[in-house]
Amino acid sequence: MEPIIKLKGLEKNYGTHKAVDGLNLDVYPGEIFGLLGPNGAGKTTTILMMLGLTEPDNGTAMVCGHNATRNPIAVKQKVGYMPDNVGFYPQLSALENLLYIARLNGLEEQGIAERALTVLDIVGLKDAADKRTSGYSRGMKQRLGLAEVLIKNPEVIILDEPTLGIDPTGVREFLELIKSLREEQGLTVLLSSHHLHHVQQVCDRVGIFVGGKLLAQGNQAALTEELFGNAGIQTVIQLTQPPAEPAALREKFSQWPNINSLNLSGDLLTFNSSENITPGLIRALVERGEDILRVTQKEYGLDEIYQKYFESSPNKTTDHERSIRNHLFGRGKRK
Ligand SMILES: Nc1ncnc2c1ncn2[C@@H]1O[C@H](COP(=O)(O)OP(=O)(O)OP(=O)(O)O)[C@@H](O)[C@H]1O
Repeated sequence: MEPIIKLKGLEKNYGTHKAVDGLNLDVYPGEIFGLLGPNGAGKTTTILMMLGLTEPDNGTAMVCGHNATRNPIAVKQKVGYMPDNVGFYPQLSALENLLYIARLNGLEEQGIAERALTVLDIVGLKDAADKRTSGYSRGMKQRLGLAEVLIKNPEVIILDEPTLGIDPTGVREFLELIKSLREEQGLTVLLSSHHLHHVQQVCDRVGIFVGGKLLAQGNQAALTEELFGNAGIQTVIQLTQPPAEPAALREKFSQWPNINSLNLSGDLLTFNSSENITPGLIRALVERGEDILRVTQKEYGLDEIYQKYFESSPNKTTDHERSIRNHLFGRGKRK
């Protein structure tokens, strides 16, 4: 299957700052793809290049078979874009706002009101169609933003931070709506977010975008594998006392092929491994005469990495990749 969005070597510089740095990405028809990354990662810049609203310094963005830079109008006809700051005329009702946008998009007058009501129904705003948008909640505004995107019957919708500022129930409902649009209308959806949980709920595949680069992409399982590689499991063993011969212990375990890193600190032994080696570790330690006080095992997930590296230090994007690799792959196992 041919990708409906194909980004190849896409690059955008603002002065000396590389906002997007050699991005390659394929999104396939009917897919929900999540561009996940902290603030400033380059998500919006990438989206603007896909829409032909910003020109890349290098590379190409092909969307629905058109080069977005050379033929932005053709792309605009097939792609609906919801920016992160949707705005409406507050004194107009939702229906009036929607009709205004429909006309701006060149929709034919005949049947336009019916189409607007259908779309408002799809996004769950039919009952509030005549209400002024000044009284709309943030969640309702997002739905209306989606209605504005849908009214022109796009093939692809691109949503920039669509869940920003919505309460948890609103987020869940909004994401369900996106999912049903894909299922019922076969839409391709690309959404950007810095909330892993939101993206995880709905996306078939996710690209983790940091410092203008795509760190990894794939479904949840593939991503965890790619990001954590062979270091997915951590086993911490506490002995009743520090080992009698720590050097010999280190020597022994450094020969185990699936141990990626080992840290000995007093009575605490920490192993990062590719597989679940906890039972074998316990056996080996007991055979060496060590007394085990406590064993804990932790399996890293995508959640873990995101919390730790993206959400806690959103401004240190350039250090993220290094941090992840150093932390997770210890002795440079990462390709
Ligand atoms: N017009 C501009 N001029 C100069 N720098 C810019 C411009 N637009 C974006 N940048 C910078 O490029 C980098 C990427 O910004 P971008 O908005 O694409 O990131 P983002 O991942 O969408 O984050 P956010 O969610 O905060 O918008 C940031 O460092 C930003 O400050």
